[in-house]
Amino acid sequence: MIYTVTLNPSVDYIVFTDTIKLGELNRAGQTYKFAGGKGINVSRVLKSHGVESTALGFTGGFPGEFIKNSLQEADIMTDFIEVAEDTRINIKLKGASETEINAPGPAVTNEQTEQLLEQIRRLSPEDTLVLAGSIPSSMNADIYRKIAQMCPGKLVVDAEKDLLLSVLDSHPEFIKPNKAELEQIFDRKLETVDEIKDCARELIKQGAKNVMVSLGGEGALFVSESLVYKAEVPSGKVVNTVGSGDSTVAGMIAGIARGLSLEESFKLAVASGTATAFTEDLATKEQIDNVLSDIKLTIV
Ligand SMILES: Nc1ncnc2c1ncn2[C@@H]1O[C@H](COP(=O)(O)OP(=O)(O)O)[C@@H](O)[C@H]1O
Ligand SMILES: O=P(O)(O)OC[C@H]1O[C@](O)(COP(=O)(O)O)[C@@H](O)[C@@H]1O
Repeated sequence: MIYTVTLNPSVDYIVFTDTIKLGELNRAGQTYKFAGGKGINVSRVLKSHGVESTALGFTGGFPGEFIKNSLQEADIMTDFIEVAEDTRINIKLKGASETEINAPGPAVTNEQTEQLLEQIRRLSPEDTLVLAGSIPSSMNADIYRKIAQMCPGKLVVDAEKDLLLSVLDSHPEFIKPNKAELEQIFDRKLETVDEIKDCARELIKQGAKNVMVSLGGEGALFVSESLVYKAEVPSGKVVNTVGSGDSTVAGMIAGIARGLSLEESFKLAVASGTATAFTEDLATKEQIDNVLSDIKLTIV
């Protein structure tokens, strides 16, 4: 079984508006509410690929209920731990550019954390664990390291700087920083493919088995110890990139789960990310299939 862990889920409130003027009344056009948070998005896109997973993490209050109901409607298994405070609501403003405001998240007690660790202890070597997203500010920063060390099966991680670095010695199958996150880790601007590749290889030296670097509209790189694939994406109308990175992670896992080659899995990963960027919500299987043949891979 694939388990996704979202320690800090969110309801994503997507607001489309023509203009945003700070300090003034703005009227929204279309608005959407989606169950979000990185692991939850991975579970949702895995489902579109026909791959089952169970979503774990903490949910609370009415946004927590919304998330549980949304996942139940999508026929996705969940085993969330209830917390007293509300799950966060993250604001995604879609004007001429995309602006995001991600909230810190609810308090999680030591007892609730222990309950989650108990769930991780029950995993088997055949299971895959996807650890993704930020942690609520009340949680100890070593939680990712703890979970990673307990994980008996395959591990996939998508998180920022210190959380990501803390799991490398548990040898994740792959990690997925975006370019900005890689720049933050190495504290420098990365201009060329070679520079990105070198940084990815450094993370491999530190323990990651593979590194997938997503580059937004520039596509993505898949870096292993012995090869580097670069994917180029088609141009299209970008509607909402929220969840694109999570869709990329899900596509890769779905490809591996379906027994596809590394190359085909990476293609599916990038198609999943791109198809999500081109739609309001996360991409459907049909939308992913529509862009798949337009993803161009080269060995660099
Ligand atoms: N403007 C875009 N045009 C086409 N594809 C995009 C665009 N933005 C994102 N994507 C797709 O989504 C993937 C993940 O996007 P990225 O922004 O790098 O990740 P994250 O959401 O983690 O920051 C990219 O590798 C690409 O496939
Ligand atoms: O846990 P974080 O880092 O605050 O990120 C949470 C946000 O990221 C998302 O998972 C989207 O992530 P990506 O755009 O990177 O795929 C949203 O659903 C959510 O609001």
